[in-house]
Amino acid sequence: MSTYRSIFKKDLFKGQVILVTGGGTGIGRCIAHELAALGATIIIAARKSEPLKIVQDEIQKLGGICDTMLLNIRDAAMATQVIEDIVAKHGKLDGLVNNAGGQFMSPASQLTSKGFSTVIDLNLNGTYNMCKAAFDGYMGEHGGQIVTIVAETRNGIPRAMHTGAARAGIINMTKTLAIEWGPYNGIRINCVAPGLIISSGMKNYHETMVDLLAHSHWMNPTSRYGTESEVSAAVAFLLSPAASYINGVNLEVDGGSSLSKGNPEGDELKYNPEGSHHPVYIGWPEGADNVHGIKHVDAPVKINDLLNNYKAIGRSTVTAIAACTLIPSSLASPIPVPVPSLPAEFQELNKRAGATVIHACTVPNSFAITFDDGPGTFTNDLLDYLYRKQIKVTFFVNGFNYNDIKNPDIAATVKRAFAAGHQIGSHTWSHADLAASSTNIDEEMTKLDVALKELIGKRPVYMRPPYGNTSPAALEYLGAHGYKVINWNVDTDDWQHPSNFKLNLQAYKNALQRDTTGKTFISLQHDAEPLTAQVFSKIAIEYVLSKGFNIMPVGSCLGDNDGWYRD
Ligand SMILES: CCCCCCCCC/C=C/C(=O)SCCNC(=O)CCNC(=O)[C@H](O)C(C)(C)COP(=O)(O)OP(=O)(O)OC[C@H]1O[C@@H](n2cnc3c(N)ncnc32)[C@H](O)[C@@H]1OP(=O)(O)O
Ligand SMILES: NC(=O)C1=CN([C@@H]2O[C@H](COP(=O)(O)OP(=O)(O)OC[C@H]3O[C@@H](n4cnc5c(N)ncnc54)[C@H](OP(=O)(O)O)[C@@H]3O)[C@@H](O)[C@H]2O)C=CC1
Repeated sequence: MSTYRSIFKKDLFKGQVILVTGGGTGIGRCIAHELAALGATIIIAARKSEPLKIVQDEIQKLGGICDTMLLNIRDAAMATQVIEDIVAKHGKLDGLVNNAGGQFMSPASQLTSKGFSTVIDLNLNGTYNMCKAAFDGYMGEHGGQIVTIVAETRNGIPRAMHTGAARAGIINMTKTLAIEWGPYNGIRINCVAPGLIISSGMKNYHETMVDLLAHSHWMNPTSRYGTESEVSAAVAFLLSPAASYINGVNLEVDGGSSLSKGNPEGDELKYNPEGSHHPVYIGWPEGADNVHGIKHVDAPVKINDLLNNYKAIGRSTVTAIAACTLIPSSLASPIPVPVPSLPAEFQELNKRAGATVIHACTVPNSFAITFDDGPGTFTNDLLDYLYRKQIKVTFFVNGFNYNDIKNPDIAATVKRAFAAGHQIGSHTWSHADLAASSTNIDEEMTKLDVALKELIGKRPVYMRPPYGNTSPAALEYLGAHGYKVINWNVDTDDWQHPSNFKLNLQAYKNALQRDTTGKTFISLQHDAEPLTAQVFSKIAIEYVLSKGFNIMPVGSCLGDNDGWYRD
């Protein structure tokens, strides 16, 4: 197995002894791997022995040197003892990476004094304990490098005031220590402040918080989570001689989110414009599986796989992270994905004319409500509501986008929608842009058809091209393969304002407050958006009904009640 693929010079830390606290999981584990791959003797220390042993085993198998020690950084005596043990056993301590830390989420108004003290104690006092022990036990006499992982705190941390205060305290402590300890044989002490990083740490949070964090991508110019490797690379740099004149800084590794003045409803700041490219760095070699089930793979091409494995942890809402991490379509799987071969009955390749794009209905007074990108985590709530109202709509589903259609819960939602009489249409396997020359249209359509055939026993005739994009070649393919291509004439843009349904509703108002004589409508929203599934679509439906329109699936609004599927 190849070792961690650091971008730094091999042997950069050869002969050095470096302690990484919290090195048995997530970011700390990644740092331990990278520094070991660069030649350091790594000591990883934390409260639980099992993750430490697993990571030690991983590093040793890759040819690195790794020792483990039990440590609670909140315990000053234990911190002192660990440093003493390292110096006794390994002869020195060149580097200390204070990575251990964390918090729980809570609005400040609901924090108890004990909860506040716990998080301050863990992060601020714990980091102080480690710095003091390292200084007293070795570095004061011999020098050394210290890097502390804090968190991006520039504008405070809503719902984590305690950690924001602790980390800000560490950043300031670091500046003072840089001044006071710099003269001691060139001790350098710096911080690295990660923004949101896809790591094991996310497992500490309730699913609603993970969803909330996932929906904060609008704050970030890169519109994605960072990787552990991107944090680790900053740590390696600050520990290295390349940073020998850098002391007392806090290096933000956050994609620029701390600078953001983004507004989720603002039009002028559209982060991640369609097709933009935000390169990702992942140093993990292929096959280096993480103890948490996250498989770190070659970046950027297989970030889909990484998220798939993250989902395998079993928390369905973690899939929402995909919304942040996957958006750059240019990153999606250049590595060819094997397409299941088509059953014989699918292979009706009798040439038909190129498809035309449909934007409105033909049945008078009809209003087709369509949902894209699902099923989402809350699509079942929407289905409950639609059942109560006895209204049928169209779901243009993906195979792997926000969710994986092979996930049993998601598969059950598709089956439920189909059984309830809603129309299931195709929105391609991975939400690929069919107008892009790099997209394999046949693979995108066929892979989802095969999955839907397995689930509902039929393949859809109706499809919606992602982003509404088509090209002459795409229309030729879709027409030749018997698909009906449906776009819309009411676009709610709900994905742009996921927390403000009033803005979404404006699109309906713009359409229906004017003279609607002789007009019909097809509206677009996304059931993968929690607010749309749970709140907005209900308000929209009530509004459409109040205007006297008949709501129906797209097929019906085109006068087609039995041509929605083929076998
Ligand atoms: C847009 C948004 C941007 C939000 C931006 C978010 C920040 C940036 C993202 C950061 C991501 C990460 O850091 S990811 C890394 C996350 N990893 C970690 O947090 C790992 C380390 N965490 C921990 O060890 C624990 O969570 C922590 C509570 C901090 C310490 O655990 P302890 O066992 O020492 O403490 P406990 O005994 O459990 O709890 C002590 C007290 O703390 C309080 N307490 C503990 N858990 C609590 C909880 N869930 N809710 C309320 N209060 C709680 C109670 O008062 C407890 O007392 P009793 O009532 O008497 O029990
Ligand atoms: N992931 C993210 O988005 C961000 C993470 N961070 C910070 O990065 C660091 C690593 O986080 P991440 O890898 O994501 O999360 P993890 O929860 O996986 O890492 C936290 C690590 O700290 C160790 N730890 C916690 N408390 C103590 C303690 N009292 N003494 C010794 N070790 C302790 C844990 O091990 P054990 O439980 O065995 O002690 C664990 O290995 C943390 O400081 C985190 O707050 C900051 C900003 C964003």
